[in-house]
Amino acid sequence: MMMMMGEMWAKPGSLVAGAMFLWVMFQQCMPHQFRSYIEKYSQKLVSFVYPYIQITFQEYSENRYRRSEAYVAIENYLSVDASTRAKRLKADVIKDSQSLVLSMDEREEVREEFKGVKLWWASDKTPPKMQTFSFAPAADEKRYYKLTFHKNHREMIVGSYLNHVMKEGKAIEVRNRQRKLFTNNSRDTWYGYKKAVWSHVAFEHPARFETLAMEPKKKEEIINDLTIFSRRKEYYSKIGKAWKRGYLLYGPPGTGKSTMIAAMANLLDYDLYDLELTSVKDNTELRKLLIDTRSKSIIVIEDIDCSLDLTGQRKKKKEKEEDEESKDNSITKKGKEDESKVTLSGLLNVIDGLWSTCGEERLIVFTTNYVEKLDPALIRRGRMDKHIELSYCCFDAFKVLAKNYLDLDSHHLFASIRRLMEETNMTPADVAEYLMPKTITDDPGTCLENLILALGTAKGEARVKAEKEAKEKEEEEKRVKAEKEAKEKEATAGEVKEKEMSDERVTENGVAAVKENGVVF
Ligand SMILES: Nc1ncnc2c1ncn2[C@@H]1O[C@H](COP(=O)(O)OP(=O)(O)OP(=O)(O)O)[C@@H](O)[C@H]1O
Ligand SMILES: [Mg+2]
Repeated sequence: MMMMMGEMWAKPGSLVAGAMFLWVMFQQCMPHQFRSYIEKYSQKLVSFVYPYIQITFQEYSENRYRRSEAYVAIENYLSVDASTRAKRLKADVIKDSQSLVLSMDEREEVREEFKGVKLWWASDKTPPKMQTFSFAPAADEKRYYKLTFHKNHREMIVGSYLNHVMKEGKAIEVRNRQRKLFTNNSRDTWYGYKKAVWSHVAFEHPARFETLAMEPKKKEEIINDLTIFSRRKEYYSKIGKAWKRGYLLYGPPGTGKSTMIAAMANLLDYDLYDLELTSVKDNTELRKLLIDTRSKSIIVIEDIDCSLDLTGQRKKKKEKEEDEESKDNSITKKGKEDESKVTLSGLLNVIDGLWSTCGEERLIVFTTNYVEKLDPALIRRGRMDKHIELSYCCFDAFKVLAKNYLDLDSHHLFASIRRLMEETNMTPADVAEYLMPKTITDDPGTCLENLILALGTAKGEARVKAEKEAKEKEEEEKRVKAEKEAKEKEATAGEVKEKEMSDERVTENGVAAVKENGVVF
């Protein structure tokens, strides 16, 4: 009996071993061409017997930088079905950091019915080509969705069903859209399973134009400009221009440049991409970053004058000097290799070159404290279409802050504040700081008095500074004048001496000539 059981098990075992041996022999000994010939026909035979069609949607198609739109739409579409049917789910917090959105996990399958037709969606990933023993995901892993359906329904699925999936997926994306604040990653994370060029957090800045302190007329103008831009899809295509607009915000520190950017994003409901230029290695990286941004977004480069030496001509001169200095200094050179090599022309290309047109409805915003330092090519109209100066706090701006911070529309101290503000410069950030109650017992009057005191001090300091500057200027002028006079004196003395010498020469020559001619007086 035992013998028989053993034989029974031995047979399938040997059959499997035999089949495996044949397969290995087939792979090794069969000429390559013959093998591919057999594979091709075996696939045909399978498709003849197997009546299902499969469509694969890759997350990243070959040679594409961006996530495939179809993949994202399917991901969103399936998030609705998956949450009720799939057994393994992924969770992500989406809207306002509150609602949880579930989607299908990898290697999971859901079945669906569309107009009575059954179909299957599966999520999967291709295994890495090289098998390595590592817990980290491999670089060549690719995620994809696979749709399987009966070949009788090919037309309906490829036509109306897939259209329906794309439309629904996009609508779900808009519904679940949590605005994001992106920042560029270092190059190390650009490849591999996660493939993230940007990483993000939920964007929840409370700044709004209503709470932004600036002249009402100027504010109105900016709001109009932004609103018109966001509604002009057809107009931009009619005039043959990419649907994007550049803003340059400039002014001293603490005048509300960053706050205005947040207000812009909130007004238009756009995402924000905060581009840290110093960590971008070169122009190619910059381009890749730009391509991986979505529509309806603001791309921000803060403190553009400090980010890079983008001052054109001056850069070239400085580079030359530095190169000469560091000829024998290998440490300096090594340090330089790590520095960003993004150039002015690379940045200009990103703003309005051919690549800038991938994606639409985008604002590009630069901020700077020193507008005069920037290369004119960078900020000419067309690149930076609108230049906005954010300056020291005026009385109108103060009124907005008083309303925000103290809920005051008027106060008897407003008149003296108005006078003081006309005479001195204080940034909205400083004014806001004085208006903020410091203790629970502080009432609006105390805050306003604090501000008046601070404005008085600032005025005094400004006067002292101005006097000091005037004195320095006067001294400098005196010094220049004295130098000029000394030079003139020297020049006159030189001229007199020269004249005397030339006179002497003439006399001597005259004598010589007379001598030559034999005339003696
Ligand atoms: N115009 C303004 N209206 C309202 N609040 C302002 C304004 N300007 C500055 N503030 C307040 O001051 C703080 C600093 O402002 P913000 O960061 O926008 O200045 P900035 O111009 O970007 O300065 P920097 O040039 O140093 O980056 C903000 O938190 C904001 O509360
Ligand atoms: Mg700022």
